[in-house]
Amino acid sequence: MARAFLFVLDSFGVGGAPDAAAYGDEGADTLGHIAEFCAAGAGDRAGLRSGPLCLPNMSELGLMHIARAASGQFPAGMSLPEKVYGVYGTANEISRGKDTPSGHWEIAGTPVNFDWGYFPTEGDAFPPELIEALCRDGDVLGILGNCHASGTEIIARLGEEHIRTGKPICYTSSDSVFQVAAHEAHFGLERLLTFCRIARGLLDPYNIGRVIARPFIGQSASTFQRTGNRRDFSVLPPEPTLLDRLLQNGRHVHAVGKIGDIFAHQGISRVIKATGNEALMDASLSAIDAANDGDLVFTNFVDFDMNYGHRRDVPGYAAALEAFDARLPEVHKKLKPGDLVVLTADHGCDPTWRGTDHTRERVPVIAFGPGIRSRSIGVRRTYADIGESIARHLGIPAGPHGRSFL
Ligand SMILES: O=P(O)(O)O[C@H]1O[C@H](CO)[C@@H](O)[C@H]1O
Ligand SMILES: [Mn+2]
Ligand SMILES: [Mn+2]
Repeated sequence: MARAFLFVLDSFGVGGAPDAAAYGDEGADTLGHIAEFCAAGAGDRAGLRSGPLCLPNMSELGLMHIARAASGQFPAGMSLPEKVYGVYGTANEISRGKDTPSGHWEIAGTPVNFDWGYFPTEGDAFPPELIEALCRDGDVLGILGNCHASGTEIIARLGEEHIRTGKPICYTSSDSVFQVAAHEAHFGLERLLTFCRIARGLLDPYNIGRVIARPFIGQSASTFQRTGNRRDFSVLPPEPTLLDRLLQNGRHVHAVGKIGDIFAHQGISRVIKATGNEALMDASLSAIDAANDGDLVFTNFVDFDMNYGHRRDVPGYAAALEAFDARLPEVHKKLKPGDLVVLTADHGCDPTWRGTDHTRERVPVIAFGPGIRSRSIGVRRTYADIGESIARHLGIPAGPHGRSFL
């Protein structure tokens, strides 16, 4: 029996990327800075958490040693485990973008070796001919936004005008994204999704990686809230990924959370949607029960990035890490001989960093399961080594990128 469970902690970087300076991210370190802030008392929030960052289960799987290998030091204030029993290392990203699709596709053995299109940071973000086509084909009188923005900030600023005028809020970020925020009731969720599908078609010539629907509810700036009905419309990965290769070999890929959207629904046998890290863990545990010999369960834990990294919320990020860590024993209990669990991340999003965007960082690579011998696998050249290790574990032919560490 060989099965694999791949969990991506979205944005959980460990610093130390050799090319970070090229992204203005030299020194960014998601884990290291959260630990530092927590150790200094700056990670406390009444009713949520307090004190040094406490991740006993991931520490026993090698997280402290990963941090030191990636960025040169153990995270501040965290205790070292007596014994490490995981396979542990860190990986560099060779894809040029520090975005979610690039990170996930590279993890799945397919690095992105071309540049995405991006929108300008100064002046209007979107070209007038694009807006004209969007209004015509999308049947709206105009758009709001037309700039780089943080998603929560822009709905607070423009949400009321959106309700009044019916114009969707269109914005972007330092990622290759075109995001559309609209009210679920006033504009309508289905209408928003249709508008995003139309936008997806219009944005292909601009080489934009994703169109993202960001529905929200509430009646005023202070009560607007985004809902779990977010949808990502991605372009297809540039080459077949591990997921396609598994399907070609008669295996099943159980995609939990955003994974289906991130891979444009290619190479996916079953989509299991869930909102929030706790529900994503519940869904992953059920998917483990349902997985057959040779299958992959692939989950994206999005809260780290969306709710805490981009929001530059250190206590929130720390609490989410502690909650995830606390559920790992439930994963352990599910494991059968031949099972492999991999924990990793797709990029960084240091909540202490300037701005609200992702940060170029190395990611942790942790692998464990019955019969997996504990050892260090050092610094991997590419995230693709993760996909290749899973390919080898599941017994399918090797792909063209990356090398198995198993
Ligand atoms: O600020 P919000 O809307 O959460 O946007 C963030 O979410 C996008 C997709 O993950 C990123 O490109 C980033 O800009
Ligand atoms: Mn991501
Ligand atoms: Mn993000």
